[in-house]
Amino acid sequence: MNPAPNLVLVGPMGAGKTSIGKRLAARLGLAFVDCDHRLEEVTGAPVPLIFECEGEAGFRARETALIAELMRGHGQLVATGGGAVLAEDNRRRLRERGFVVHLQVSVSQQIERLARDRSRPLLAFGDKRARLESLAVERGPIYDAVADLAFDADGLTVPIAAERLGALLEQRWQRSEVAA
Ligand SMILES: Nc1ncnc2c1ncn2[C@@H]1O[C@H](COP(=O)(O)OP(=O)(O)O)[C@@H](O)[C@H]1O
Ligand SMILES: O=C(O)C1=C[C@@H](OP(=O)(O)O)[C@@H](O)[C@H](O)C1
Ligand SMILES: [Mg+2]
Repeated sequence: MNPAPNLVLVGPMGAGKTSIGKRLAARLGLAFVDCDHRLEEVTGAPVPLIFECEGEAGFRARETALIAELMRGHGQLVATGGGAVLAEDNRRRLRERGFVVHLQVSVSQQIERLARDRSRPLLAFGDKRARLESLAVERGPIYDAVADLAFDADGLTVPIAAERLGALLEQRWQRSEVAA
């Protein structure tokens, strides 16, 4: 049990952090914040353009600053981007003030969901399956290490996944109202 004032979703691209997160936030009465969408609002640029102009390092710096700011708040469901857990500072902040859920998904399911996607620069070039498999090897252990709970939404629709995860969290997440 990790009593925490926020709920955080981590996991690979296409796991459903954004779409399940939005429904789950409504179900649990939390403010929904998607890190990528927030960065797009702040910069006025879509994620691929941020990568193009500032490189992945520039995007990661913005992501880290945003996570630091968000995790000072409470009562939020924060849907992170798939690479947010790479930085140690982010992991520490997410855990300090968040109950962290790892949304799991198989590579085959990711490919189905992201087949026509153009919004993820890390999948823009080369073989998608090979890229997703290597990211899974690299990041899988990090998601596991940072998470308080793992949830496999493979084969579940977005509303059903949100409903089941919500019910599980009512038992597992002790929500604390502490301000920073
Ligand atoms: N459980 C699910 N069942 C069916 N489609 C899903 C599911 N979760 C996500 N999707 C679809 O997959 C795509 C990527 O989902 P998204 O929520 O953006 O994932 P993430 O934020 O983890 O990258 C979207 O088109 C979304 O509608
Ligand atoms: O895995 C990653 O490194 C990324 C995942 C994306 O978010 P989603 O996981 O919501 O697709 C987005 O932050 C960016 O394209 C980088
Ligand atoms: Mg997302």
